[in-house]
Amino acid sequence: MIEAVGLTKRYGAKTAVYNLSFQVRPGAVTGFLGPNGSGKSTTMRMILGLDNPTSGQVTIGGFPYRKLPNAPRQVGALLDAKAVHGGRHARNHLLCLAQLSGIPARRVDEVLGVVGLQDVAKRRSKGFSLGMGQRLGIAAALLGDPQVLLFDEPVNGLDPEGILWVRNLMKSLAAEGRTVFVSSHLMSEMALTADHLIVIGRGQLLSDMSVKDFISANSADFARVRTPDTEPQQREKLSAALTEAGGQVLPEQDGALRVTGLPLPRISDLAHGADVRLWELSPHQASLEEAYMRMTQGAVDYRSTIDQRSGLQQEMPPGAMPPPQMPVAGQGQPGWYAPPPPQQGGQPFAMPQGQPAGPYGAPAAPAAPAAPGSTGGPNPYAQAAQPSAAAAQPAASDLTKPEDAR
Ligand SMILES: Nc1ncnc2c1ncn2[C@@H]1O[C@H](COP(=O)(O)OP(=O)(O)OP(=O)(O)O)[C@@H](O)[C@H]1O
Repeated sequence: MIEAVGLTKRYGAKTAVYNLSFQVRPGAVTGFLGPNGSGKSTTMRMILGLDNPTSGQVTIGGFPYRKLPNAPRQVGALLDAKAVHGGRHARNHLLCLAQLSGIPARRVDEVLGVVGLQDVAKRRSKGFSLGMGQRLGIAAALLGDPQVLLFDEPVNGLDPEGILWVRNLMKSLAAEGRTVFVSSHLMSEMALTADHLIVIGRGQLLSDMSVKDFISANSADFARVRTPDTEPQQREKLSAALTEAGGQVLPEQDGALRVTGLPLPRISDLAHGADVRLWELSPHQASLEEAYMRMTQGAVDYRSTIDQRSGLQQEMPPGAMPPPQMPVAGQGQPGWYAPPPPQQGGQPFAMPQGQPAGPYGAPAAPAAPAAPGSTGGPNPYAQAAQPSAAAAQPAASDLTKPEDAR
């Protein structure tokens, strides 16, 4: 297990990580998420003893990395796939690492096979594509057959087949009881790979919970209900019955109703009781990407001046009443981000593209919980969020380039 307690790192005036406390448990893939510059790599470097905390501590199996007996056999990491002597053959690179850690040479050939680089083992790594470099970095992490693995952006540069391979590798390592801690900006991939999430923003803990709970806590689940298009009075009747029963009802652009605050079986019973036929009754749960954007939007350092997240806030249709701000059990949090109503003939739940901001102001990002016994000094982030820098950054989901097989 990895355990951080009150971890803080300052570089001069810059606080990269502040009072971070979390545990990464064995037997699960734990995703490590946060916007650019939020302190993920700094945290990983401190876990691996490559940087000293300014205050607080982080241990692996109860020991700081540098005090771990035979650390390379216990902990494997991919931090920067480019940190390789490019003039060396891939196999020689791994062989050097193995010799330094007392790992037998046959293990080098094993891991080359595991990552699929056996055919290019005698090629110099400076000729490797981004994806091949990532595979070599993963091979190095696996070399000591460690119980604890850290991967910083392991799918960066991998093609879809490579991404699938990494996903299955992470899951199987965790299924073997290992501790797997992995950072990524690819939310769709994290949703498929991780069991648990640790989310940071501006160096502080924003969330530490299962993927399922994270999505549920940071998005509004809702039901779509559709009555026969030919009978508008049925829609009105149902809308009245649902509202009377405590639901919040919004019209969708395609004529359906978006209902929050009532579970699906109750909606079905109310429709039956009102003698209204249904053409559709479907649940919608937000994606991890939607929930993540919702949670971190107050903790982003770098944002394009043309930010599509201005469209993430749901726009209320004319005349519709805003839902009350009380969370409803099992229904997410009303008023939090939910996808916009579908466009006519379009993908019902596609992400919005550059829509105008809705009439509701986006709620501020949840305050980071203050860790008891904090030793990190005054909170440098107590001020309101800085205005976004105008620097355009690549979209989070665009960070993977296709692997070029050279
Ligand atoms: N050696 C250093 N000296 C000064 N500042 C640093 C140093 N290393 C990191 N920082 C700063 O600390 C902050 C956190 O950086 P870090 O690389 O840990 O973020 P990250 O979450 O890994 O970002 P990304 O997702 O872009 O990789 C950034 O503002 C960064 O500029």
